[in-house]
Amino acid sequence: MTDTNTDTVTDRVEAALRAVRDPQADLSVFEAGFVENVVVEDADVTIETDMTALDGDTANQVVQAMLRAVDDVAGVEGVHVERTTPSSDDRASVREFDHVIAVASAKGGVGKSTTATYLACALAADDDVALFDADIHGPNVPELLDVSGPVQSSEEGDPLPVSVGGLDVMSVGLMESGAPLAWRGAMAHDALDDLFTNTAWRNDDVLVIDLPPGTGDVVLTTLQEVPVDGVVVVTTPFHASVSDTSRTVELFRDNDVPVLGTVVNMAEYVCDCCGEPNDLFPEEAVGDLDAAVLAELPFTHDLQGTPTPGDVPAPVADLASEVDAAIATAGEVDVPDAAVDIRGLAPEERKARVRERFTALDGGEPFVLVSDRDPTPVGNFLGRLADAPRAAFDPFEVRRATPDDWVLATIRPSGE
Ligand SMILES: Nc1ncnc2c1ncn2[C@@H]1O[C@H](COP(=O)(O)OP(=O)(O)OP(=O)(O)O)[C@@H](O)[C@H]1O
Repeated sequence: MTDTNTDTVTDRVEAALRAVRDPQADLSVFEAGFVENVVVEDADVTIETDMTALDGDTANQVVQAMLRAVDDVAGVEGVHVERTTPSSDDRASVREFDHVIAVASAKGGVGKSTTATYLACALAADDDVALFDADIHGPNVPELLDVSGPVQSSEEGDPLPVSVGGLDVMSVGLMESGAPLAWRGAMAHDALDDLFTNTAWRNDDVLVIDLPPGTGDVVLTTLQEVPVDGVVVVTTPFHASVSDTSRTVELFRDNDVPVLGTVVNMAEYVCDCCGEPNDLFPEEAVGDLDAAVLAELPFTHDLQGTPTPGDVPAPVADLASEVDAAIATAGEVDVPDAAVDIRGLAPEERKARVRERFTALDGGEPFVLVSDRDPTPVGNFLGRLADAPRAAFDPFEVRRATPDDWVLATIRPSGE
């Protein structure tokens, strides 16, 4: 009997998983129906799960608990969890978009809806674009585009977006009742989720989502459940707004939401009388931003009217080009030359590649891994290779660089 006997490992893995509970129902993850299959290949374990019944945070907690439980099983060298989520399987309509761009802000009133709406109109010059107003507490998009409800239904009974010059628009503000403004928390999320999931979009190139301000539950859950290519964060150049925005950017990154960059809105005002540009806020604040500046939009009456899809003021057209460029590279990871890239490799090859490159390092040398799975469990494998406890890896940073790529950066422990 050895640890690599797959039957034995499978039994032990299943026993370890039975100890992981559904925090909401006090059932084991098997009884709760979260585990669909456990595959053991050599010493690599894949847990196939369906946690669509759980909210994003609880599902993440359960995944982490399963990873920890299985990671400690004798004979297991690697473990990962494959999740069936609404974002990956059930949202056929949303999945049909080539690109999904969210527009967010740390605070209200900085011009997020203006930016989202003008950006959608700018992108509509070349693409079939949809705009979803998820700003549940202040759905301004209908007003900005001068459209109103009620929303019509398709033959299947799904809400049809309103078409504005070829741009598909859906907003809680288009629903007949005034209820959305009073929605809160889970209720707000469920209502939005229904509208978002069921809308029968006609356009399918680009979807722009106008998020509510801040980083509350609705924002983070929406971003985790929707396959966004990236978020554009809007700020004014005022120093308090810039520092809030930097924290927001960090929070998005911590939650694995790729940040395409920031829009500095109301950057300057050009005097109507003399044509002289004036800064509205002290300029140096922008230097503190922790993300690329995609565009600086002036304070101008041109951005206060009703935008026309496909025909926007020059600064917004420039912003759309920057966003296009950022999206094109958001799907690529900047892999450092020295990194070990195991994306697309079979389990055995992955381990062999990691072992070969890691064991060639001296203590104190950096190790960077690029993977198409969350590489957190690789830490234990590295620990065994270095004959060092997992805690000896400091730093040990895992970053989700794109929805499909993770980067692990650590240093081989010196091992004294
Ligand atoms: N660059 C700009 N030039 C002139 N006016 C602007 C500009 N950006 C925004 N505004 C004006 O500022 C006000 C607030 O803008 P907007 O509604 O887009 O902000 P918001 O961040 O989406 O606000 P909320 O948090 O309330 O949704 C609006 O009256 C809008 O017309």
